[in-house]
Amino acid sequence: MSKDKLVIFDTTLRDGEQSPGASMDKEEKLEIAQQLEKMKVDVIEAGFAVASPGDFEAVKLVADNIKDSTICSLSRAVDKDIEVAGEALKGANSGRIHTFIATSPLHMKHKLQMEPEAVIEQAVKSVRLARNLCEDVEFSCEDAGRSDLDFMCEIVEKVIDAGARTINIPDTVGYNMPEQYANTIQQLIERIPNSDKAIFSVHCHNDLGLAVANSLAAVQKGARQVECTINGLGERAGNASLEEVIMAIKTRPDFFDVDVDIDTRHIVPTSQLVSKITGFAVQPNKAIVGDNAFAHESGIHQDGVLKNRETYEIMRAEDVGWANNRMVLGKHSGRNAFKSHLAGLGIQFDNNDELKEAFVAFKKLADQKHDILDEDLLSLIKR
Ligand SMILES: CC(=O)SCCNC(=O)CCNC(=O)[C@H](O)C(C)(C)COP(=O)(O)OP(=O)(O)OC[C@H]1O[C@@H](n2cnc3c(N)ncnc32)[C@H](O)[C@@H]1OP(=O)(O)O
Ligand SMILES: CC(C)C(=O)C(=O)O
Repeated sequence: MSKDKLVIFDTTLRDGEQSPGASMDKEEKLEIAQQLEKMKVDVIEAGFAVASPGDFEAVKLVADNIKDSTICSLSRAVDKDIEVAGEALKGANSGRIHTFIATSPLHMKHKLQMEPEAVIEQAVKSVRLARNLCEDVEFSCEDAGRSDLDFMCEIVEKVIDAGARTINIPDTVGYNMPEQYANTIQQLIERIPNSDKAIFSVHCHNDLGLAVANSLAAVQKGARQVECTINGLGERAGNASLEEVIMAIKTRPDFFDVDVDIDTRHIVPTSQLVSKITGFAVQPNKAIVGDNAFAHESGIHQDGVLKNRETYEIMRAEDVGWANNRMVLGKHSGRNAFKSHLAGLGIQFDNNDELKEAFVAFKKLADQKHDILDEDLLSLIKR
């Protein structure tokens, strides 16, 4: 039986850009969008067109130039925002207006200072206006993670009737636990009478380090779009990381009944491009795209990987765009990796005693020096 498609919605250029210090100009956004298009990302949220003249130009430039992915602009549930988004997206092959309004009691009372009934009215009016400008409209219940379920059922049913075809349920402040969030998605899909007319989407923040876990738990309960960012960039502690979501789905086809169209070989180059443009370094131990994600320094692991990579690797480095996995020699390394590394440098040992002697000298050096370079090894062997 063929699996459902999971829509990958990348918001590096919108929510990712909301990381303090990560602003991008229009050429930088286009360069990243081109890389996302190569990766076959389904939807690229290029910005928030009304935010500034520069962001309007950026959304427009991306919409005019990217032809294989849907291009999206965010807008509040405000006429002007929606009209400006529609204008910026005019040149898109496939454009989407994404409009949102907060639905939690806290946000409605203190931030919007609106009664719940007025929020519903505003949402419906906004979706209708967006549909007049664009076929493809997404609606988000901001702070859904702290919203009342009955209220969300009511507003979502009405915005689907008004023409929204993607319903996004963001855990805006990263407050939810995986089981709880997945249950919300399941309940919405089961209880809303017209839920079959829309794709349910998730958008999770990482304030408690649960953005990817929450997104994946929701996919198990019927979500069919995940909003995510390269390197997990995003407001505060960031969004669900695109590379982690995708590789979880790809690595565990036995667990997930969805598949993605992504060309995973572009993941690492895209991560490096985003890091270079934003100036946000990727931590070495970051899953998939960190420098150490496919590196081994411990002797027992190196020995296992030399015999069969699957002993310590659940994915292939090459499948996500690394040239290869890496063996790093250090104080935890063993004889097998040492010998194999030196063989790669053209050095063979005549007998076991020679190997043993060189290995003892290497361990002494490794106790003193953090990074062992090939030059260190060559001078050690010479001595
Ligand atoms: C969870 C998220 O990531 S939401 C997206 C967050 N991203 C951004 O805010 C980046 C872009 N934002 C901006 O450039 C600006 O905030 C703008 C252009 C949207 C608005 O700027 P301003 O008009 O100066 O308003 P300001 O930002 O000070 O306040 C927001 C106003 O929008 C209202 N508002 C907030 N969200 C919504 C919404 N979804 N729908 C309607 N109104 C909303 C607020 O209640 C507030 O209204 P008030 O001015 O009557 O008090
Ligand atoms: C506007 C929505 C999609 C959002 O970014 C959030 O709630 O975090």
